Amino acid sequence: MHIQNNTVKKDCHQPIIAVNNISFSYEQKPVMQNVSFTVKERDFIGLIGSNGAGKTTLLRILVGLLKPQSGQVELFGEPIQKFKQWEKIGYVPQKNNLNPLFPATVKEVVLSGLGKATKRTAYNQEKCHDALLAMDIVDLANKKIGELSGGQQQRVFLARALINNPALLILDEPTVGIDAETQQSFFHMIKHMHQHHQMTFLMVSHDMDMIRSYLGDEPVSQAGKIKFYIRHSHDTQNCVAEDLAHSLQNLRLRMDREKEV
Ligand SMILES: Nc1ncnc2c1ncn2[C@@H]1O[C@H](COP(=O)(O)OP(=O)(O)OP(=O)(O)O)[C@@H](O)[C@H]1O
Repeated sequence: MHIQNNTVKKDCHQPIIAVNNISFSYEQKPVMQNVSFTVKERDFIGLIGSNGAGKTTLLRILVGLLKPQSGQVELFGEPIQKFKQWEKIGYVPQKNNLNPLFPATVKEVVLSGLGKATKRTAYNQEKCHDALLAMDIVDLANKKIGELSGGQQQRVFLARALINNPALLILDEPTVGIDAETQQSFFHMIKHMHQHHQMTFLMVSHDMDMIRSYLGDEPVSQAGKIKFYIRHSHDTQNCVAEDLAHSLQNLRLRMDREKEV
């Protein structure tokens, strides 16, 4: 009889986004052709590219808002057409075209990030408070969102994306319109989440200083006009060591399985 080894650590290098050969055009205007890349669990990926390079288009494809004319996208190992676990993904778009008369309060907008589970339980209220605290907007909790400045609204949408504790956070120029001090604390927070909370990030940014300081000077790859800067959550040495451990464990398991046959 084979005894399942439950002590085997889950491989932390699983692809959670796999893009294979996608091409996209707006009517007759091609934006990307044959783009392929993989995002692995606990990567932090910075997407850099000039205006119009297709960064926002790419993110919109990844969250299912646009459909590529060819190629495949897989999320958490499933074809995007079948993928249903959207609560695993937090997405903050570049612009929220908010109607100033939109009646919801900041708290309600942040709670709506929980999707169906927006009931006012003490637990959800606490999660909401934590997200508001993280973005330093506790004092705005009961204000109408339409009455806030652009930068304040952006913080609210970031808090909304964080409340679900997503496995993957997709951010499209998240700090545009936010003052320098809040930008600093925001980057500090996402770096911390990346290193200690096992969160994976895909972030479009024009902030080369932030990208370089955290993800290094050179892009790891390029697709069309979009450059990918990448850092895994543990440093390379540990990563290699873990890789080795994983592959040896997998080898052991495979050998055990072969013995059974
Ligand atoms: N809805 C649309 N209809 C037609 N063309 C579009 C549409 N949205 C974007 N485009 C065009 O597609 C190209 C890529 O746009 P996209 O917004 O993806 O670029 P980007 O890299 O995010 O740019 P930026 O850095 O300015 O945000 C641009 O040339 C843009 O004009």
